[in-house]
Amino acid sequence: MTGDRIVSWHPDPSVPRFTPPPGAVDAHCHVFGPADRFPFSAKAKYLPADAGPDMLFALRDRLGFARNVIVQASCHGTDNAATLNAIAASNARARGVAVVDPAIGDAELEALHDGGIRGVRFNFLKRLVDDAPKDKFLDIARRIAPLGWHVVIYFEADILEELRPFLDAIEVPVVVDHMGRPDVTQGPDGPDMRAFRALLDARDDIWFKATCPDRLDPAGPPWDAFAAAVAPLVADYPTRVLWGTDWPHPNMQDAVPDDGALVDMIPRIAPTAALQQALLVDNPTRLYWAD
Ligand SMILES: O=C(O)/C=C(\CC(=O)C(=O)O)C(=O)O
Repeated sequence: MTGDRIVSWHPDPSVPRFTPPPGAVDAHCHVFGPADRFPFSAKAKYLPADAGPDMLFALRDRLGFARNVIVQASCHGTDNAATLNAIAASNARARGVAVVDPAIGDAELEALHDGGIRGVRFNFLKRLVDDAPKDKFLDIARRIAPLGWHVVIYFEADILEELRPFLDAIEVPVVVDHMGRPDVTQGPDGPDMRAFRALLDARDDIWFKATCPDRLDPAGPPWDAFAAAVAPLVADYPTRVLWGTDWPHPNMQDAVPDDGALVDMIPRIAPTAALQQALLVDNPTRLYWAD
């Protein structure tokens, strides 16, 4: 069984040339297991090898980061125990985003808050989840409002227009994973980026993650199309952008990125110290360490 489990992360990431500012947050990463304590969901679409908190925190230190936001990965379904375990092991240096069953009780939501969760994720990728019930998601979004949480949403660019009424109906802040996966080869003014900018312009509480050159730029490192398409977006929306490694890079086993090279993308999309401070420290602190 273990032999069949997927390894999607670099065995020896380089130490980046770029030094993140003090307090920097890797605001999009995951943990897998360890599966003997935290089994994968029966509905998991991929079965990764263990990538637990010790590995995550070693990478954090190697890359020069101070904190993590751990996003519940689909392979763990709606059982957030592995994410909570990692947050608990972090010495207050991690917070998290959960995936919840629509039937979750208020007491359980409170317990997630006490465990460091500050948002819920709605995943619309058909290859990752069987269904994405918008009515139930809206109900969850209403119920998390008193906790001060936000919604993290993962979708691909081709369904952005279809999702607009749903997004408009969410009354808490919304964070869009990987900018809604635009085709970065279209350039900064291509149709996907224009549609995404229209979304950002519609509401000032929609945030995005300037993440995943490895997923979005088919040319591979040094991901020049990603840098060209994303730098203007960061420059134009500097107060609502986050950055993360996406470690352990679920489903990227055929093109495993070097995490050090991912960090070296930061000064290409956020070239000034002020932008880097906003991207890596001030913005994620506002969203995840407000209290
Ligand atoms: O982790 C990511 O950002 C992207 C993923 C995996 C994922 O979201 C999940 O398993 O929940 C992907 O595109 O396969």
